[in-house]
Order: sequence, then C-alpha cells, then structure tokens
Amino acid sequence: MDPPSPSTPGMLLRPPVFRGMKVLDRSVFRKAVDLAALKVDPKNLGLIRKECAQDLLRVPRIAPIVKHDNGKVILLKLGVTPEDLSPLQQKTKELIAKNNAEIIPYKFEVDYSFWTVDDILSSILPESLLGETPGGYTAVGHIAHLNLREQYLPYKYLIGQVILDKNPTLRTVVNKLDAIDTVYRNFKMEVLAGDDDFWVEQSESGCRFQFDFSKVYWNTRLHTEHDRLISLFQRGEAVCDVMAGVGPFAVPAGKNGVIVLANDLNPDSYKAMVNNISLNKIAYTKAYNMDGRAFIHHAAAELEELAQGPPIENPFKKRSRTKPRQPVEVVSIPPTFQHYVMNLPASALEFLDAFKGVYHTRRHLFKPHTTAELPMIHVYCFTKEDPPTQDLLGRIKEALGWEMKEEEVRMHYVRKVAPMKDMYCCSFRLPAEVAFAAKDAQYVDIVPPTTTTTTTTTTEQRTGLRAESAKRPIV
Ligand SMILES: C[S@@+](CC[C@H](N)C(=O)[O-])C[C@H]1O[C@@H](n2cnc3c(N)ncnc32)[C@H](O)[C@@H]1O
Repeated sequence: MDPPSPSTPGMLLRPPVFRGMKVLDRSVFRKAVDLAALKVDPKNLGLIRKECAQDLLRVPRIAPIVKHDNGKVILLKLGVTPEDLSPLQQKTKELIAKNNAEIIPYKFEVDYSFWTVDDILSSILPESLLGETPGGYTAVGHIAHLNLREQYLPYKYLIGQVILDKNPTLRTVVNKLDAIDTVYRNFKMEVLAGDDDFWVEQSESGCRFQFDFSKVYWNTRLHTEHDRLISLFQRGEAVCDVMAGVGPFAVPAGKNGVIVLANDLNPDSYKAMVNNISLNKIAYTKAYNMDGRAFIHHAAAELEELAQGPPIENPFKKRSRTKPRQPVEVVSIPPTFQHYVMNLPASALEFLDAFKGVYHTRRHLFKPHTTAELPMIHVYCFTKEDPPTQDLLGRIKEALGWEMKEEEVRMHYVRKVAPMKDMYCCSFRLPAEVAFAAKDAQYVDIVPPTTTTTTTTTTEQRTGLRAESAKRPIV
C-alpha cells in the first residue's frame, strides 16, 4: 500500500520528516497548516462548540477555540476548507447558516515546541528503527535514564536532547552503560544531554532521599514493594535491613516508629543513608557499613545491648500546640528483631547461612521464656523457574542448612526483570533449629570496611539510639 499523501488530513499535523538527522536542528520543525475557521458571535461560541463537536478540530494539544484578530474563532476539522464544506455534517451547515457564521481561512502555525518526543523522533530516525519508542525513560530526581538498544546508539545524543527539551522537570539525560555492577548494583552511565550532575533528590514512601545515582543502587520500580514490606512492620518492632542501600525500607520504617538497624557494604550508600536519616529527622534508624553476613551477627548483639539502655525519645516529633501536655514520643527497644530484610536478589539467598547460630547465646530472649517469637526473614531473589517453588525451596535449604516446608515459605512475586527472569520475596520464620544452633567458626564477624558514625545533629545526644551509638563506636 502507498504511504498516505501529505495532503491526507491525518498527515497534516505530523512534523516534517528529516530522516538521518544526527545533530538536532530545531528550526526545521516549523510548520504551517491551512485550516478553516468559523467566525461567530462570541455569545454563540459555546453553543456551536457543543452542537458541532463532531466537526471541530480534534487534535491532541490544540484547543478548537483560538484567538483571532480581537476575537475568537472555532477551528474546523482537518479536510474542511472555506471553499469546500462538504465534509461537515448537515446539522453543522444549518447552524452556520442560521447564525450567519463566516468561514475564514486560518493558518495554524506550529514549531519545535509543539511536537512530542515521539513525533520528533519518528520524523528523524530511520524507518527501520520506528518499531520501538526509544524516548521511554525512567526518572530518578532530575535524571532521566535510558537503556538504549545498540541500533539507537548513533542517535543517542539527539534522543537525549529531545527528551530533555520536552520535560521541564529534567536536567540530565543519561544512558546506562554495560551491565550492573556485581557488588554495589549501581550502573555506569553516560550523559547524553544536560548537566553532568548525578546528585539527585527523590521522594518515596513519604520521605526524601538524596544520593549520587551513579554510585549507589536505586530502583524507582521497587516503590510498591518497599511500601508492601514497610506496611508489615509495626511501631516498636525492630527490623534488621541487611542490604539497605540508601534506605528506602529503613528510613520510612523509622519514620513510622520502627527501630531499624540498617546496613550497606557500599560506603556511598551508607553515607547517603546517614544523610537521609538526618534529612527526614528519623530518630529510630541507625546506619552501618559492613558486610551483610557479619552484620547479621553484629546487629543481634547490638540490638540486645541497645535494649538494655533507655527507650528512644523522638525529639523530632512535633508537639501539638493545642495539647501542650502531650508526652514526648518514646519507643522502647526490643532485644530481638521481628524482621530481617535482605534485598540483594542476585545473591541474598546465599547469605542465609549467616543465620546459623545467630541466637545461640540468646535463647533466653525468646519463647517460652518471653513472649518474643523468632524473626521473619524477607529475602529477595531471582529465579528462572516457573513455578519457582522447588527452585527457591532448594536454594533456601542449601544456604540455611535446613529444609523449609512449602507451606512455611511465602513466595511473593515482585516483578519481571527479564523475559525469563522473575524477582521474588521469600518470607519465612527463622527456624529455631537454625537460630539456636551452635555457631560455626565460619560465622565469626568480619572486620567492617569502615567504622560506623551517626548523623550529626544537635539533638543527637537526646535520642536513645544515637546516644548509645555515640558512646560506643562500632569496630
Ligand atoms: C539491590 S540493592 C537494594 C538496596 C535497597 N535495599 C533497595 O531496596 O533499594 C542491594 C544492595 O546490597 C548492597 N550489598 C552488596 N553486597 C553486600 C554485602 N555483602 N553486604 C551488605 N550489602 C551489600 C549493595 O551495595 C546494594 O546497595
């Protein structure tokens, strides 16, 4: 079939075609389109707009009533000219006659600012590349990040510039390079357009997060999953976030009055998390920078010790002016964790071996001696199996050294990360046989790469958790 001729109504409001352009020339996107317009008594504008809706110009981003001379006119649909009214409905023609409406030629002029990203890219890219939409991106703060396929790379700067031009909230457009870093899970990226500035601010779960997007892991698509898990944590419970990143679980949970000991191996994630704790005025979350396996043991000891201190006062909680006698918000620290979070899907299952003997010397803290139950483990993983049950149960058994029954593990589907690869969150209660087992030599703590510091705020000494940590630097 022949392509539609440029005079076909549908083609009139498409940008001019400049296939093969590699350096953006915005000036070529000017276009004038000849339309017909109705000049009517201003008091009849609304009536005609309503009665003749089918015959008015219906093109996205163009309102059919426009200013003309000192008044307003109504634009008629594409294909109608002052000389040829035949495309109009009979009802419209009658209304025009009845209202003595004048039909005038109207030159509708558009330029680069009118067209969408897809309009422009589809007039620039070779036809062979038009099947996909390379203009799709994910925004993190002021950065749009693309994952351009190889065939689009010769046009990458142009694609980046068009996206930047068309999205006023963006300042930088980057393309992800190579695969993800295997340890810290961050991407190398190339700036395609805009500022060479990777320091972003992003909101999630009612909190603000600041970080260098080129140095740490952040995935906007995990928002719902972060919220799901956070909603399981109760105020006054203790959560151990073993691979916490910049704090998308730890900071909002802390804001809800959950005591969180949160760790990340990446020093840049750790520093950002410390800053985010302070930025959001969180009294209940404390950041650490060590290997996750070591942290599982370290945190159990640390929490038990913290629990022996005073409850945490929240100096940031605003007091009500109308209720001046409201008590200061206080949360007691439980001696054991109610939840562990392990979001490092590529290898977190392998870290389960660290739970062997984690409460060997702390049996007295749990039932039947107290009301405390053993903690829930929420461990993220990837699988290529569908259904995933046997694969995940097998890998849990291998790492934990204990066979979990199918009904003891909740496998929550999180998202598809590749055509044959799914992300799951496995939640199960830590078995007593594992938690209280004798500790193997291999579980001796590893010296962390850096020591822990706490956020520096003037209120630091007033918060139980921070006051404790200020007294006892972790080595
Ligand atoms: C997939 S990210 C998840 C971060 C965060 N929990 C989230 O949901 O956005 C995994 C994190 O694990 C950290 N990590 C990698 N190896 C680690 C280890 N051995 N111990 C602790 N953290 C580790 C990485 O630096 C990264 O921030």
